[in-house]
Amino acid sequence: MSKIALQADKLTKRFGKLTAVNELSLSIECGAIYGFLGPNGCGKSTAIRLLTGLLLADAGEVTVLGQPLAGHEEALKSRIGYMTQKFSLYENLTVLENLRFVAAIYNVKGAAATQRIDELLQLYGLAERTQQLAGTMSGGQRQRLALACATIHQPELLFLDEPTSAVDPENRRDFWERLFDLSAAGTTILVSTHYMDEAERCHGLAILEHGIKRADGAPRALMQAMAANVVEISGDNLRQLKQQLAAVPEVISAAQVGNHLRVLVSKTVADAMELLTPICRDYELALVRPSLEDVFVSCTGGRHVG
Ligand SMILES: Nc1ncnc2c1ncn2[C@@H]1O[C@H](COP(=O)(O)OP(=O)(O)OP(=O)(O)O)[C@@H](O)[C@H]1O
Repeated sequence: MSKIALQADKLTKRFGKLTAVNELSLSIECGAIYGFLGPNGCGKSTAIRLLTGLLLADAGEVTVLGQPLAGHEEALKSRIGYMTQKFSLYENLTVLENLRFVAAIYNVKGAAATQRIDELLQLYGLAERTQQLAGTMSGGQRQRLALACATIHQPELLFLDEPTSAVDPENRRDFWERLFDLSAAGTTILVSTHYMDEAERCHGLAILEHGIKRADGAPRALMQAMAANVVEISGDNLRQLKQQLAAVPEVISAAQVGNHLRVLVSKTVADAMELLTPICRDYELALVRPSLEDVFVSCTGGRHVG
């Protein structure tokens, strides 16, 4: 049986009247890349901060690398890496100074520090930029430096909070290749994102909404188990048809994608095509395979897209 790197049981955090994380439970296998997918404000960053021990939970328990997090935060710090949303680089320090500073924080010293820094400079394509100020680097370069800093002490468990929101698609792709390298070497990764294509790359993922976990599983399994059928409708006057469909109680969502409408029909309806055909007489209908975005829309009740 695979070992579990991170486990949470009914983790809850309130800020005044707001419950930012609501009874979140999860279990992540060693070496897996696990995603938090959800819109802004759904509690991804708060959950990550709770799981790293940076924020104290109001209720619930976390087990990190086989140890309870409570009371072991300091000991676990050396086994965890955390890359924050804003990358937390020192803009007025050079690439090398940033790496040396973080090495010192994690107690990586002397020849071991020099060797590790050299290795990371090569690995993340920063060897030519050691004297450049972090504040003057491009988004992709900053991201790579932030990843180098977060992994300087070779953590077993790595938390990445929306690491690709400030970079272009090519850098995102490249970054994910690096994450798979780390995963192949045994690092467990928890990464938050609001991009569907990124979430789809994860081995497992949780869909969060208002601090509540709405779904959890491998992306493919989530697509297969979805509680809705997906129908694509093409023809003229799609905006008007969309209004009509919005009034049908079994229609969870209808959103335009290019020149067709993508319609999610609850599986409480035995035959989605039979339901829609009389409403869409002059249109072409096709039952299609669900995407992760459909899963997201279906388990958040269509409240975030459409
Ligand atoms: N220290 C705090 N005090 C009060 N409210 C907070 C605090 N931290 C977070 N929140 C609130 O908790 C909710 C969840 O925030 P969080 O930053 O975890 O969401 P997120 O999913 O990471 O969003 P984003 O993608 O925008 O970073 C938000 O409504 C936020 O305003």
